[in-house]
Amino acid sequence: MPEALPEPVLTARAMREADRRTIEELGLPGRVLMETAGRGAADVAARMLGTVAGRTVVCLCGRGNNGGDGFVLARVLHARGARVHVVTLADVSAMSDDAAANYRLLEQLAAADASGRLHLHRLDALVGLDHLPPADLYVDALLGTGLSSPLRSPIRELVQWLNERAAPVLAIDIPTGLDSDTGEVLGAAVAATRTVTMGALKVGLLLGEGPRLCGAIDVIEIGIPRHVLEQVARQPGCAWRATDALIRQWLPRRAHDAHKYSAGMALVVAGSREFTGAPVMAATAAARIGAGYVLCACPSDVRPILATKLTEVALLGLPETERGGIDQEDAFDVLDGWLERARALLVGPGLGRHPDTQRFVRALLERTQLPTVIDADGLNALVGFTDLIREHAQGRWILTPHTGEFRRLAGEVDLTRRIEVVQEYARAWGCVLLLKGMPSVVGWPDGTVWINATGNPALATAGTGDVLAGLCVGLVAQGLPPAQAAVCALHVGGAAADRYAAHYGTASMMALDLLAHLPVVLRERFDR
Ligand SMILES: NC(=O)C1=CN([C@@H]2O[C@H](COP(=O)(O)OP(=O)(O)OC[C@H]3O[C@@H](n4cnc5c(N)ncnc54)[C@H](O)[C@@H]3O)[C@@H](O)[C@H]2O)[C@@H](O)CC1
Ligand SMILES: Nc1ncnc2c1ncn2[C@@H]1O[C@H](COP(=O)(O)OP(=O)(O)O)[C@@H](O)[C@H]1O
Ligand SMILES: [K+]
Repeated sequence: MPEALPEPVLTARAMREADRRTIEELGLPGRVLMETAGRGAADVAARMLGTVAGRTVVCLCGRGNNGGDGFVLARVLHARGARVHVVTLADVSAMSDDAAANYRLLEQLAAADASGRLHLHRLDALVGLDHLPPADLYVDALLGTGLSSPLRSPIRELVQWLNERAAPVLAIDIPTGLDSDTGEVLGAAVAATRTVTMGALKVGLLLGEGPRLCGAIDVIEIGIPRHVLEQVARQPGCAWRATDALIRQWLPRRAHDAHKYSAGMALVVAGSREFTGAPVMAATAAARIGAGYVLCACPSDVRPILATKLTEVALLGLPETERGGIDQEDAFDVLDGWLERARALLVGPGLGRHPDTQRFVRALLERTQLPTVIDADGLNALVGFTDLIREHAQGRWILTPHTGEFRRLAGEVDLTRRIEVVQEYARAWGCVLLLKGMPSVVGWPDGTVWINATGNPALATAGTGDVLAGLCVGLVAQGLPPAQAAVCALHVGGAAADRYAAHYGTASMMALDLLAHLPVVLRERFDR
């Protein structure tokens, strides 16, 4: 089976280092990289146009190498018959060497070409924009990874002008004004129909405003070797994105001679008087993703309620203190045998925050060696006890906080640097840290970080976190290491949400709908 490869997601610094090493160590000239980048971008532009001959393209080009990519694209589309208007803000003397060389090529062409299909416009401030003909496609080659501060004039006004055009916009490498490391808008930013990015995905395309501003993304392979990309991807702030092929490779397969125990037993400790839905969603998700035997342990007086809602999931009642929390010692009498037989544990959904219950949760986590998913009120029981994570996680735990739960655990953190933050805490706590959000991000204890590739706003509905926790424990119960289980659960859960949204939109989904769509998604997309 060919080794499926994850996609590197790089910071501007890592990308520049990859460029530099390819040019200086491998000896591939920057000019060749730019030619390849520009030609790749021209192919994307041609696909957007449908036909090229006779169509009008307006290219806005900056003075750096992003502009250089734009000059190459302009030359290629002109060669294929388009009517091309190239707009520059800087004099050629202020351009980078590779950009200037490509600009001079265009000057030669414009002088030699009698067809009148190539026009170079040197823009002073914004005078002259109105003389441009309406275009079938606009190309944003103003700024790329070189953006270093909020947009200055006249680029800022040019971006606003561009956003008022009716025709589609193709952004080169990254929409101008978008910070390629954080996805923040620096002053103003291009709202692109499509973004063609060079060499590898940039972090800023996937975080913050990136998904909204970059439209569909094409990654152009421009000659930077995979091993160089993999090496620079180890720099802080960089991440990976899973592909369907990789997830297909990781997902467990049910053995032909499986029985319900060998297919993996998941023990879910969840539920309380206040929350009788969370355990249902979590336990059902564990069974639906393929665990052979799911057991749900809940406070005794909740058990009759869950029994009416769960059929395939077996139930265990946990004794309670007279104060209403779970009684630690008596609970272990009930649980110990099952903790020996289960292959994975999930603690938290809907457990509530009763002090007795929180003491029980901490004791349980110290007591078991099982790979464990800790979600919701399981996480709340660890607030102020993060030393317990450091001592016991040992790479066997998956923590699945949303932003609020994470802030309660870790204190005030700057989540505009969510990649670095997740990297830092996963490493410090020695656990798999799945920080939910848009997008969700998974940190491994070794510092590897994953950005989720699937999912959509349909997931913004109560209970999807419980389902996600159930998917995690269901995969671990089938033998998948916690690190891969967290990435797979996110990818597959998001894929189910994507299939739902494709059929029914993003407003009507409820958490259990995810599980209704999971079997088809497992079959169609993941060959299970
Ligand atoms: N080495 C190469 O030949 C390659 C370069 N590539 C392209 O080159 C780009 C990076 O090129 P550069 O490093 O030259 O940087 P850019 O072309 O992104 O822009 C840098 C220029 O913009 C100016 N600038 C920065 N912040 C500004 C602001 N807030 N307002 C106005 N002007 C601002 C800077 O003074 C600098 O001169 C990538 O995005 C990519 O498109 C890729 O094609 C890979 C190959
Ligand atoms: N707009 C969105 N786009 C993609 N995923 C989202 C969005 N909003 C929420 N999610 C996902 O939905 C889940 C919500 O989890 P959580 O907040 O714990 O919900 P609950 O606690 O109600 O189950 C997370 O996996 C989160 O990443
Ligand atoms: K750009």
